[in-house]
Amino acid sequence: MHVEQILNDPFLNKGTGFTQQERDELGLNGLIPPVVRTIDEQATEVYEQFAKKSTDLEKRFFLMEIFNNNRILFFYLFSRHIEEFMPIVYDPTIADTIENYSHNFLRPQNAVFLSIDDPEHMREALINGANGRDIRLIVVSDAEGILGIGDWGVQGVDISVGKLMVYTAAAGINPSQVMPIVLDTGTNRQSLLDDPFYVGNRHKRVRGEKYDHFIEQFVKTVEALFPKVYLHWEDFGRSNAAKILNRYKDRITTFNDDIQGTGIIVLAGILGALKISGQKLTDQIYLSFGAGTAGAGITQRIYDEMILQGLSEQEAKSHFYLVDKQGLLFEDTPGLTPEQKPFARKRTEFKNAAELTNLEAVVKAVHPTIMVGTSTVKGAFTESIVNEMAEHTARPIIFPISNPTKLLEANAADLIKWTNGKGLIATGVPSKPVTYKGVSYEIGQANNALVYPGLAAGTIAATSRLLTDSMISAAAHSLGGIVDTTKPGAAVLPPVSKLNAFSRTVAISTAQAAVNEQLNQDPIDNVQQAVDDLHWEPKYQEMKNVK
Ligand SMILES: NC(=O)c1ccc[n+]([C@@H]2O[C@H](COP(=O)([O-])OP(=O)(O)OC[C@H]3O[C@@H](n4cnc5c(N)ncnc54)[C@H](O)[C@@H]3O)[C@@H](O)[C@H]2O)c1
Ligand SMILES: O=C(O)C[C@H](O)C(=O)O
Ligand SMILES: [Mn+2]
Repeated sequence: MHVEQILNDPFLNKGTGFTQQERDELGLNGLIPPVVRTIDEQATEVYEQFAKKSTDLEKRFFLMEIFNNNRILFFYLFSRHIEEFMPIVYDPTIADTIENYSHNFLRPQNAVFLSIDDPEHMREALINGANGRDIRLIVVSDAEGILGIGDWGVQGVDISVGKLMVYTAAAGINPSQVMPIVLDTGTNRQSLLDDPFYVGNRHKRVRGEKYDHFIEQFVKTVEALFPKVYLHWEDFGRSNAAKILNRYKDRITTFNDDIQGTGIIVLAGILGALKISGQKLTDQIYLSFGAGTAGAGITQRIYDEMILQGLSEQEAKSHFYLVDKQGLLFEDTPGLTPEQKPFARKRTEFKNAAELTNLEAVVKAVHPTIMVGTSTVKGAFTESIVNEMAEHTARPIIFPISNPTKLLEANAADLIKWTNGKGLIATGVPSKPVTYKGVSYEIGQANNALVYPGLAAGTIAATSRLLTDSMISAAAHSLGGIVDTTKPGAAVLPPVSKLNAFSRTVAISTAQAAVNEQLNQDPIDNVQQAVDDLHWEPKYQEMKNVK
């Protein structure tokens, strides 16, 4: 291998971290400054440069430079500053980089770009992307529903890159075994179609048979090339996300983050909140504001949990109310999605059914005890709505989890104030602690990033054939167990600063559930050992004879 290739390969390059012996053997003398640094010294120096950047976007670009140059150093740094780096590497700053991707484009960051206009090259593109690596984890997006900011075409590739960064930092997934992918199936965002800098396919989204066929070709090709892969779907549009998951979930090891990941984290947050309030889940009235991919996915997860806790299907259903653009969803509401239908209500249940067309009217009519926002409607949880809710329940559970920050249904400080400190709050983006009447309230982050790394690590470590509901349920319960509910103002979810530790807990529970279901393809004697063996550490390995 040529020396330039070593220095340009982020999986091999160590910069000043090459030892003198390596420099002699690899022919690197003179190509890097003479100083030899440990990874810790490098990280200290780089962190100092990072700290000088004034905006989050500048910070992200700086970190991406490290990512592009030296992946081990990047992950060493990330794992040491996980709480500080998460909002920069990932949500919410990632939303800005996605919106401006074409204008800032420099390097593809080892992502693979698959075009619906060029299905003939799909196999070759995936082989090129892997470059001989043993790919075990893929995050793929067609970017129709990026966070709450909608359709960003090929620019959504950054969500695949960003989610995978979190996988490694949180759960030690080997970064040389992952592949971020974007499926460029067009975009309906006119400003992108009109933008001369746009780097994607310049046409409207392809739908119907051709799209479905492209997805099928993708799944088949991935399975053939990477038979042990765990396939994560991210930010597909409402009309495709659940359809794709339902088509493949019993065939391959696959996961939809917005449906399943979000379901787990919200259930875990609710279990944490109920631990604080000392209440039972089966006594709660659940209102989903925004019943799209995430809203319906969460509803299904909470419903399944109510069934597990002993309710009949009919009883359990009576605890749920879905509110979307049309207002409260009734059986006869036009345009119901297949996921909304089971939870639609009968008009005859209400005297004023015709008036239940907005959130406030619905809250007045049904008195929810839990309200989760996945609507993308900024400020939708107003003071009067929250007051109304708080009048009928002692400890209202309110999770505005639309992302990014500009789309929050309410901010944590307002919710604490409006509920007089009684609200049990979590937000999708990180929120600072709120001080109110002398108590400091920690705000949990109900973001699927708290669970998807551990979930995949456990599934992969167990060599599980599938990702099943009982594995998902085990993951949700394992998180709930970690919350410290004794302190006044305690958070409903564990803090992001402990992401490494609880990702391991999630991984072990998930792997154990897979083994219990006999889904493991290889024999597993010790689940904990299997999880720990999979864990990759950002450490330099001695390099010899690469030439
Ligand atoms: N915190 C997390 O982990 C997490 C996970 C997934 C999604 N989300 C967030 O949830 C939001 C929704 O994501 P999604 O993937 O479900 O998108 P989606 O498009 O599938 O769903 C959004 C739903 O909100 C509805 N909606 C839009 N305007 C509305 C209004 N005025 N009143 C009521 N409902 C309205 C839409 O009709 C749709 O059903 C996004 O902001 C996303 O960032 C958060
Ligand atoms: O990406 C996130 O921050 C969470 C979630 O998957 C989302 O779509 O908002
Ligand atoms: Mn998402």
